[in-house]
Amino acid sequence: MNTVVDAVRNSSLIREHQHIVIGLSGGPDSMCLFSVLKNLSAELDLKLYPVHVNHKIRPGEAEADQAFVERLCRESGLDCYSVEFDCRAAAEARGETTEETGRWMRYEAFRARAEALCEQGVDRKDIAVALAHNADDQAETIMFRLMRGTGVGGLSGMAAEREDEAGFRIIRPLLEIPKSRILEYCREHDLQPRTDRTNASTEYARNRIRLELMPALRQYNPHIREAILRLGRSAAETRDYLDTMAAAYMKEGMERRGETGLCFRKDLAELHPALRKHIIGKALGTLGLFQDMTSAHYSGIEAILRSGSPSASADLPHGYRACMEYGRLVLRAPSRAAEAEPAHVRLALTVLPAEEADFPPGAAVFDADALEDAYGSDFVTKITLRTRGSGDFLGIRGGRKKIQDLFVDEKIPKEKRDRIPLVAIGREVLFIPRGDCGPSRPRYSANYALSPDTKRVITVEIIGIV
Ligand SMILES: Nc1ncnc2c1ncn2[C@@H]1O[C@H](COP(=O)(O)OP(=O)(O)OP(=O)(O)O)[C@@H](O)[C@H]1O
Repeated sequence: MNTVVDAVRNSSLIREHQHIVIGLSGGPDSMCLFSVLKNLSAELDLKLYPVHVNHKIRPGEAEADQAFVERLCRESGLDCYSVEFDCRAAAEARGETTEETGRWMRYEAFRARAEALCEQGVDRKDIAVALAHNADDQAETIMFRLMRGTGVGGLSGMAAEREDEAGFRIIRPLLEIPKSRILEYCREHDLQPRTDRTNASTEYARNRIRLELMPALRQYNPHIREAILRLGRSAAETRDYLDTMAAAYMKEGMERRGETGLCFRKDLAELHPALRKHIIGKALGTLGLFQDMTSAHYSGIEAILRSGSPSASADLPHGYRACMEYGRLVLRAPSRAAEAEPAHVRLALTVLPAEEADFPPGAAVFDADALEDAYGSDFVTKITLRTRGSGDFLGIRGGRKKIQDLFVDEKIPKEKRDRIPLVAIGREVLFIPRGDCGPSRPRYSANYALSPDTKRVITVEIIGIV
């Protein structure tokens, strides 16, 4: 009785008549998976398509690995799809680690092979991409995420099965199987896998977890791997439950607001915090912000929800802002002008009691209550960063000045006028920073200037303007 083959057969990940693209590095895990799938292929009518990626990181050895895998495939009567690329150069060019570049490059190669099958007429849903991650990899992944900082989703570890963006199933049939069992299988079947020297290098964070942290933790609990995997399974259940609840809420309780972002129902603040945070996380995912969110961003959103104040707002990644509009949380997209500016230019607004306000250099400050009187309690949400428009004016002592006239007086060339960032509320300009193409000195609206009676101050900062 072969426990590894049985475990894979019983895992429900391998379906009959499937076309399986397999990532075959030549190491013990993928050699074991390849052997197991070959064993099952007649019984389950599987078609296998091995893919090997040569990352060119270990000159000589990498070529030997590639030749080994290609020979093995030939001997098995299968074509090997080999991809060679200079991982180190690509990582440098992209400012990534070689691990990151290697990972997405591999996924690209697997997907390219799967797409080629589709072009040959294979139905997309009959194709799976099989990776050979094992139970030890899973425990290390959970520890890695735990240390980096994560939530219930990250603690769940890698999914045994998921669909990628192109609609292919990614499966990990060995995910429940310990490394020791895989090595045993390789010995029993005389597979003679290749060894990757870089696996022993503590230069890589993942290797340090495997070689240093896990052995240290085993001294506290010899069954630490199982304990971590149980935590992962339990987190996955909690995540699945929250996913279901969040999906139901988002159908009814959240609206897309054209290009301006997302708006939630008023009852969001009353939900259990665990569900609320999950919903907000999912919503941020739909805006493409999830990856760049930090715990400070989440705390900012929670704080404005708690305050309920229309003047409260919190910065989010990529120039998005969270604010309250009529008791509803709104995640607002950056204004068009801000989008037209380099990506790092964004508006930061802070409302604080006068005695707590600070005055960062280059920022503008106004009397928040005076603005509220003029534009209503949700005045903060109306403030935008944009370029000029017709009818724009700046409040000056004793009247108003057209922005058009101001630019003429300043002798700003016509071709530059549409590139000057302005902070405005409606047609009224509050602040024009000094800048390369802007006026020689900053301009501030005189209508909301601070006075000895100012109780609340709004600080307006354009981050990223030099
Ligand atoms: N050079 C390679 N060529 C083809 N497939 C590979 C190669 N390296 C890894 N794989 C496949 O990817 C699986 C995972 O490998 P590895 O743990 O090195 O990658 P990873 O994607 O960086 O994983 P992690 O998610 O743990 O960071 C392997 O089991 C194998 O199936």
